Amino acid sequence: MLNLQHVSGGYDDQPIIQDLSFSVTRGEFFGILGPNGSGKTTLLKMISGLIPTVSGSIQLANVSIASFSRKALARRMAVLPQFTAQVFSYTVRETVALGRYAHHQGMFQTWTAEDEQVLQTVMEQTTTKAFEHEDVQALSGGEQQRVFLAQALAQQPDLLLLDEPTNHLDLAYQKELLDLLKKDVNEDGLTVVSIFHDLNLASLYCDRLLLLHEGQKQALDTPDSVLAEDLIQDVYQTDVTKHPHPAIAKPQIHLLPDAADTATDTVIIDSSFLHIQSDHLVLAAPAPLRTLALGAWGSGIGWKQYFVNCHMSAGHACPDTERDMQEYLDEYQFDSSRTVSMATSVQPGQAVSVFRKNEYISVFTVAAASGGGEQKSVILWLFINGHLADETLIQMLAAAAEVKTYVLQELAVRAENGNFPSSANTFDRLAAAAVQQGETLSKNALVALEDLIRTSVYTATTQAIQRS
Ligand SMILES: Nc1ncnc2c1ncn2[C@@H]1O[C@H](COP(=O)(O)OP(=O)(O)OP(=O)(O)O)[C@@H](O)[C@H]1O
Repeated sequence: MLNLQHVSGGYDDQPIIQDLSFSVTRGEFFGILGPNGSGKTTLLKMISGLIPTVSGSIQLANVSIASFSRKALARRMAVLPQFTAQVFSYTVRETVALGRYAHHQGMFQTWTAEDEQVLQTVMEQTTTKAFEHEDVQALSGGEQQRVFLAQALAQQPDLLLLDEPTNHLDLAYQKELLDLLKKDVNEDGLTVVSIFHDLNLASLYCDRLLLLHEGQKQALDTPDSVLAEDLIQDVYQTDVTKHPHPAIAKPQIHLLPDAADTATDTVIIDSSFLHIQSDHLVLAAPAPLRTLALGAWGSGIGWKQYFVNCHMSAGHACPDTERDMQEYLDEYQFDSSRTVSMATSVQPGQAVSVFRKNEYISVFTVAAASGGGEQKSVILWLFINGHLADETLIQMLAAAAEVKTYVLQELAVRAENGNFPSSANTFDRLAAAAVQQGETLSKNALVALEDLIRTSVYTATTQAIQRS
């Protein structure tokens, strides 16, 4: 559809784009990224024929764009620039109708039924029909953006060029506009080439991304390859982290502010943060901790500040434990979004805590087990006073679970059905949390951490089961 070969060009004697080659296929959603001044808008202007190339060629469907007349080009290609100013006062309907000009034969061709049908469709698609008769200049920036998109769509182009299309749009309209474009790409074979400043939106919607740096191609590939931490840090000169989107297989880039919203003093989690009451066991950290929890409310990976085990007598009939837990958290003013909570028959007073440290790091472990019968319910919390990657947190929780099962075997604790070991009902009330301060751990420190966790969990779990 679009083919650039060794394209260079810019303004007067200032070359901005340098020796750029790439192709965009029909029905592709193609994103252009790059820092301020990297040449994104200049490139778009060259593709749309506003700025001539100094060298190289730009072809649309195998024909040089320089050989199209303005009107013929407008039938194939529409442009939504970054700032669209209108000098004269036009209504929304008149503004959108201008998009049909490319399809008219002469200056005074009458408005056809097809023109009207296209106009109505694009106004509905862009949710601009409601202010059809209003003056465009009286609309908000986001509303104007949608009107000019409607005008571009009214051209019925094969190729749509967009310069930051979501610039003025609120969250809902950003999604609506990009969903609409994606639908046109998927269903009608529209080709979209769009500049994005928002890397995460580009990742969600684009098939491929071109990353520009000082007018040159720095990368051109799928979002997953282009949005690599090192590459983005290098080009944008700022600290970022890359994470998978929680719901779909697309990468997301997160900024790392210098002044993170966490406690400024170094936090060491130890017994001073543990509160043992008759009906609950609580660890209240001074700041949210990176947490992996299993089998509790607040399970999964997140940032948690409060770890609560609520005592529930054995055999307690509870028709709606979730509601009871919420009421309980409300009563004690624990923010449920920052809490890992569990309801077990464990007696809080029998909890065992162990603080251990080595030359690299310290770990505070809390274990408690329910009494009575052979069926044990064990809870196990690990607080790691260091900076861990999520996969290390998972590795440490797995090591802790393994040691706990070993202890259950060693103490010959059996499940109700007599099977061995009794892990079926105990495996799932675990939490590991890291304070995320200091440097990420070295390889040696990780080995030492796992040792520390294994010995701490062994001691704490053995004592907790014996106490119960
Ligand atoms: N009309 C112009 N005349 C001369 N130089 C220009 C003109 N427009 C832009 N430039 C220069 O070209 C370079 C690239 O600008 P361009 O607008 O293409 O960057 P961009 O990547 O789109 O930036 P932004 O993210 O800030 O929109 C900049 O150094 C800019 O100063």
